[in-house]
Amino acid sequence: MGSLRFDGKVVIVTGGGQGLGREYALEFGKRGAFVVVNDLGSTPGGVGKTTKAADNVVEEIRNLGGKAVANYDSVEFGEKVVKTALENFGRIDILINNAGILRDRTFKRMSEEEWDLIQKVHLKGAFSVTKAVWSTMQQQKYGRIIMTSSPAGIYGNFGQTNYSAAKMGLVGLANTLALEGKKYGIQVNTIAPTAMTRLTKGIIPEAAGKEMKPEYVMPLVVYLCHDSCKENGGVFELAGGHICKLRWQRTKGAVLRELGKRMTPEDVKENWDAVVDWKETEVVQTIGESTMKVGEAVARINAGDNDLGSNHPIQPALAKKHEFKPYTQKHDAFDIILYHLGIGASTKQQGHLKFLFERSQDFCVIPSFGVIPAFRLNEHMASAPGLKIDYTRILHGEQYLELFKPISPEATLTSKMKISEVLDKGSGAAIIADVNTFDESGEKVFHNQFVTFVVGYGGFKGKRSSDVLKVVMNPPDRKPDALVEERTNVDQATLYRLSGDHNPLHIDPAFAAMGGFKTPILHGLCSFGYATRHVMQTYADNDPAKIKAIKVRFAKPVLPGQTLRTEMWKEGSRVFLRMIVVETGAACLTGSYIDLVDSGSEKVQESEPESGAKLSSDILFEGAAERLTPDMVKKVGAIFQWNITKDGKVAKSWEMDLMNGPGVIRQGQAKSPDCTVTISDDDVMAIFNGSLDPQQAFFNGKMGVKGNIMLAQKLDVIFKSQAKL
Ligand SMILES: CCCCCCC[C@@H](O)CC(=O)SCCNC(=O)CCNC(=O)[C@H](O)C(C)(C)COP(=O)(O)OP(=O)(O)OC[C@H]1O[C@@H](n2cnc3c(N)ncnc32)[C@H](O)[C@@H]1OP(=O)(O)O
Repeated sequence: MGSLRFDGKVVIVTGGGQGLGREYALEFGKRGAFVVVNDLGSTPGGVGKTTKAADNVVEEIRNLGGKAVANYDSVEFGEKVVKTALENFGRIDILINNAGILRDRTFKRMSEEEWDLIQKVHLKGAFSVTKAVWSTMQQQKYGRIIMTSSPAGIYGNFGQTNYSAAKMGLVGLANTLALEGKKYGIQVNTIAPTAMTRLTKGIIPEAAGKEMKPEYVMPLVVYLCHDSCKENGGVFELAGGHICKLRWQRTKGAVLRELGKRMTPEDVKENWDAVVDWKETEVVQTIGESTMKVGEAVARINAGDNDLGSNHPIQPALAKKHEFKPYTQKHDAFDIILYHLGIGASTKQQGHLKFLFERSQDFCVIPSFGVIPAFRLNEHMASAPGLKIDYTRILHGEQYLELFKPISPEATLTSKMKISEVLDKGSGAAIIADVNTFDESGEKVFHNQFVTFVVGYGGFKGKRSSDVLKVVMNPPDRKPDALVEERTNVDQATLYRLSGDHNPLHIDPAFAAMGGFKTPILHGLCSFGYATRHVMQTYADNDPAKIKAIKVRFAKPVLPGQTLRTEMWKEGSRVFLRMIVVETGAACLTGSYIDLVDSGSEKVQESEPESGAKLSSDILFEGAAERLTPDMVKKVGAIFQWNITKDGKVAKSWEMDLMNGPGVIRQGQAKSPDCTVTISDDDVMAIFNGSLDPQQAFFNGKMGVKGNIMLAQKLDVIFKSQAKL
């Protein structure tokens, strides 16, 4: 690397007779420059005048074989300094504004004169000499200018208000000169050095001063003034051999104005933490960038998206911006079985083997499992900035799951999450997180929308509702069409948590107490699984492929061991549902629904049996709204009454006493035989003619009765047969 030469270049060094200035002047002289050594020859306090200081340095330069002239004018008279350079060397390439004095006093004791003197020498002096070189440099389309600031200006220094102000003034002067000079090839940079010189003697401790020689400052100044250096508008702090560049950095701040509302000092107070929060910062380098930021703020105000309330632990804008890493989870048949057990599947229930035995021919996944691979990502939700929440306040608020493909019992699935919105619900914050899950081929398998309710975290002046939210829907205004009741196990939550939701709220009494619960509560997604199963067995032949989407709201907590009653209303392909905690009568799932694929269960009711007889069924609900349980059967002797009607009138009627009928009624059947009756024309005729016992037909499978049974002691199933009787 060649040495940095300055042959033929003309340099003015103000205050060049001592300290840093002398160091620069000698070095430029050694490197071939013509040097104007300006020095008034006063004391560090600016008293007196002598030519000696400048003359000595000029002589030193000449002795080294360089060219130099002295100038003894005060920098206040910049033109005189510059005249010396032009008269002797005909041009000016480099100006080092270095001259300076001190008049330190605490502000209280500082006189106006002391203030003015410091401004005059440092700020006005630099202005004056720079002004005098400026047009020459512009004309020659070349120039290098150094301003000498100080850490005292940048950070402040006790007893130096006058000096600090002037030194920071120089930064401002250089910032604008750098912009104005750029197109003329004039580069203006600022240094903020600390060095042991005449000026700082007695201020910098002796020991430290030894490590802060002017010779450690000089190299930066020389480099900044070289042709090869392209730096312009930089501010550099340096001392003792260390050099660094400074820049402005600002907090992200907050937008506190609301459209159509008066911005108040109270708004500022309330949002102060956000205004001064350094966690997120911005570097703004030009006034243009700064103006652009104002434009962005105004655009946000007009869009109704401000940061009011942003000292609140919930900051929707921040949270929504966060990018979560995708999460990959592998599952196999045993994970599926564990999940099914967690949502109450049991070998004691008819048709559940396909959910619990991996070698069943029709082994399959209950669609509500779709929440599992996505849940772990949702658990990381609170890692997003803008969601500083206490975990004991978190409750699952709502859940939406939409299926695009059947879930394979063995798969590696990757989920991607974003926070779509955070709603201010007053009593809490509802965080909406959308998670899309893809299989190995990149196809979307399902979409989840988690709504996490953070109790006590409302009031951040956010939106109350959002279009992105899958809304809850009330059921029709009539008695439920069907219901299923099932008791959960006292260890249901203990079992369910093994599928991935390890929230202590569901097992640890101490943690539950912190959230305000007497005992641990059941996972919302466990009730979600129960509801899915109930709808599947009632309206979808227990066939996972018939489930398209599930939406629930968790309205009240459930305790493990409580009995869940799912009430259902079918409207087209939508099954509205509500879940009641039987022991308390409280609705734990409200506004919920499950969408079936292609009106699947509708077909079951309306489809033509193979024989061609068209059958439909009604359930007449009588008596107390209690479910027909084996216990009840034992107690009252439940009687099924089967009526075959002709032309709207009962043509024939049979009763089937479940207690005494052929065979022992199985629990699954007692709980939910389907009211859709499939029976061939011939069998209808046979029953009608008395040659086939309906009980026999039922038990030998000739008469298929599946689906819902209403909660009644006495159940009438009316066959509206179109068979010709
Ligand atoms: C980071 C990790 C993420 C982990 C995610 C989840 C982890 C899981 O382990 C946690 C669980 O499973 S918890 C168990 C399941 N959930 C529950 O038990 C919650 C039951 N619900 C409640 O207690 C109340 O509804 C309650 C407390 C939620 C709200 O009751 P209130 O405060 O009384 O509200 P209310 O006055 O009725 O209504 C105020 C506004 O809020 C809306 N809202 C009510 N319930 C909501 C709910 N469940 N979800 C979403 N929004 C709900 C209301 O509609 C109302 O808003 P608006 O006036 O705009 O309609």
